[in-house]
Amino acid sequence: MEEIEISTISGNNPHASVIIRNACKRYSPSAVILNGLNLTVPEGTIYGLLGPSGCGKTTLLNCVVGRTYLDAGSIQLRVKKRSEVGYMPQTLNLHDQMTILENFFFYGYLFGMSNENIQARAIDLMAFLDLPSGHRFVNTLSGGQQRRVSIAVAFIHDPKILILDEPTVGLDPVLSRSIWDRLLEMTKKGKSIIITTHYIQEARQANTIGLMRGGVLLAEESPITLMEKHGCADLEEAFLLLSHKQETQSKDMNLVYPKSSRPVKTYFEDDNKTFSRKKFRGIMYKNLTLLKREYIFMVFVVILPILQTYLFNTAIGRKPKNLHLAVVNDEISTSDCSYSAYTGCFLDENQTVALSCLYMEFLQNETYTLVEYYNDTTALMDVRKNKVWGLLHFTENYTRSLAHRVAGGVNVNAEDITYSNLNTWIDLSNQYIGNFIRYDIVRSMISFLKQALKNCQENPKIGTLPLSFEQPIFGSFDENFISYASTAILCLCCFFFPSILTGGLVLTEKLGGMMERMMVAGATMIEMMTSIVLIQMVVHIIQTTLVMILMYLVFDNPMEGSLFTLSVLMFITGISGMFFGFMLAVINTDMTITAYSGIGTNIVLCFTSGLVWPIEAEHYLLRSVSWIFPLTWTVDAARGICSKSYSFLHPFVLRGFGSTIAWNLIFIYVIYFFMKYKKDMWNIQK
Ligand SMILES: Nc1ncnc2c1ncn2[C@@H]1O[C@H](COP(=O)(O)OP(=O)(O)OP(=O)(O)O)[C@@H](O)[C@H]1O
Repeated sequence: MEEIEISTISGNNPHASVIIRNACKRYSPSAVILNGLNLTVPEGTIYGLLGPSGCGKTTLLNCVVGRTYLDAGSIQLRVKKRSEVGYMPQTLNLHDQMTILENFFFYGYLFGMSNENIQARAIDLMAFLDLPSGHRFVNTLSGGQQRRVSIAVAFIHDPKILILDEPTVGLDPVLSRSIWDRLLEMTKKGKSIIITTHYIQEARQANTIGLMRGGVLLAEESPITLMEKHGCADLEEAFLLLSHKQETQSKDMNLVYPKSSRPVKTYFEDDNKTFSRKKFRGIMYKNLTLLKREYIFMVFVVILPILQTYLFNTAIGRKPKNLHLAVVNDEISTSDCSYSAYTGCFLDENQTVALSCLYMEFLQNETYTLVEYYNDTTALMDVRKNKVWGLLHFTENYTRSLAHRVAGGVNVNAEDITYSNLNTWIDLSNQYIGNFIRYDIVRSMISFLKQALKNCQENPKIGTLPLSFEQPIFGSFDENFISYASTAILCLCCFFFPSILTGGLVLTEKLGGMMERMMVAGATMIEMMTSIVLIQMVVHIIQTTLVMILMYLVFDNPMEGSLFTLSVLMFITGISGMFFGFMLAVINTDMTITAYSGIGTNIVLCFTSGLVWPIEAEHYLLRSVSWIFPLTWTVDAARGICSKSYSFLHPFVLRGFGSTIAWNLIFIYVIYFFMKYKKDMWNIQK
């Protein structure tokens, strides 16, 4: 069988800029993309990588720039630093909410360039690539213009090696021609360029052509040599011929995919440096520029926390108003009750007062509107029709019987017991309103009896249950649901907002491929995380301050302890929210799933943090594990600080701080774990 001589270029070329040997890469056992591929790019040349769609050109380039990893083989670059490589991915991966110039400055900073240098390069590139005004936003440009911006970003730092994945797709022939001319000009200055293209004729201008198919190179020669060697008139014919030869040959080949020991990564010297001030400045510049553009983000930052706290305080925990209650009063017509201060003694047989009026006076306030009915049947019918919430029925001899019941003590007769009873029927289908009505009926009865007995110069305690509630140790008698839930709402705000903001920011950049392009340009995870955490901290402080001002100054919720201790706890809670959002963005590759997991987690936290209902009332199985959830002990500690004035050293508060810090560490560990073991997690296949 005729042997195919693949390359006269490879070998130990001392002037090669890129040398790839035995490159193997697969995405799954059945999806082998590179299968022992060898490639050599001589210095100062253009290398045109050709091959059918899906043959693995992009995968190979991704491995060269370190976007993804080889399973086996080696990649050697003649350059040492990331800033010596310019990379243009197939998808644009640009920040399209930034202007052309802002993108140039951002990448320029990442490559350590000065303002003047970036400015000078920008003017040159904009003229060469025929770009519109540098102040145009990338998302307002045409597809071709965006592609040219992407080329310019790869060129901005005048790198020694350029890796361009289909740069001329969608460009007009005149512009493509000028790009090729520029590339040829660059090779004269010693630059090496790898370019992929589907336009085979265009590739004739390359110094070397690599024909890729089936995970290997079929040939690697200059275009002329390639055609002459195979007796073909054009490159297309040569490619078809070689493909055919490979097909016949591969039947006899029995390639064994090597067992990968550990992933092979292109190594750059600056990969060891986890933090550089210059790159950090670039990342901060980009993040702050994006923030300026994000109006919705500003809504999240300022308006949403205010709105949420305001709505919470105005919608929840207050007493209902204007509840209609039916009254059937057989003792006196309600309209005849004078509702003036009643001073006579009902125990006095000569008094003709109707005590039912006094009771109604106690009950009647802004919560209740009493509606007079003349019989129970009509009133109960209206309860069923939802016109009134319940019925109070006073008997004909209510006052007299009550007087006999109080005066008679244990000797009172059964008839007086029956007639002195206030009968009530309440709609309890709405638990909150039903409970309000029940509580107020009892409270009014106790107050009214006390008043009536006081008027008789009797001890008012005769009319109450034999128990008394002394001054509360913590809290007050008019404590309501808001006081109980305000700390939980504060903790949830502090956790929720940073988590969705961070998750959203990181995932947008991850899915848009910007994260990867930045990493290829040398940005490290530490630099990116530091920048996000710093910005989010400022945002978090603004949000928490606004929420606390509303909660404790405007709405006067209980705040007995140290505001400082509470603020520190909320600050750490916000940081754990940030890391949680970051973790979601690292794990997920889908915006919808991330949104669901973020919102879902927050709903779970709502239920398990004691916001809606006390933890003490949870099912015992849930209760035994609910302390594990991120906010359970935090809310407990915050509640202790706010309503019980617990100091930092109180075990409850220490426990809250401990749990919040532990959750921070857990989230950081999961992020670290994913980034360590899923090396190409930022490489999103579009
Ligand atoms: N992250 C990934 N996970 C799984 N499969 C992938 C991934 N990235 C690429 N592939 C698959 O690997 C194969 C090679 O893809 P690649 O993008 O490298 O081809 P290509 O030669 O650049 O194609 P084109 O010319 O169309 O851009 C394709 O079948 C693609 O679906």
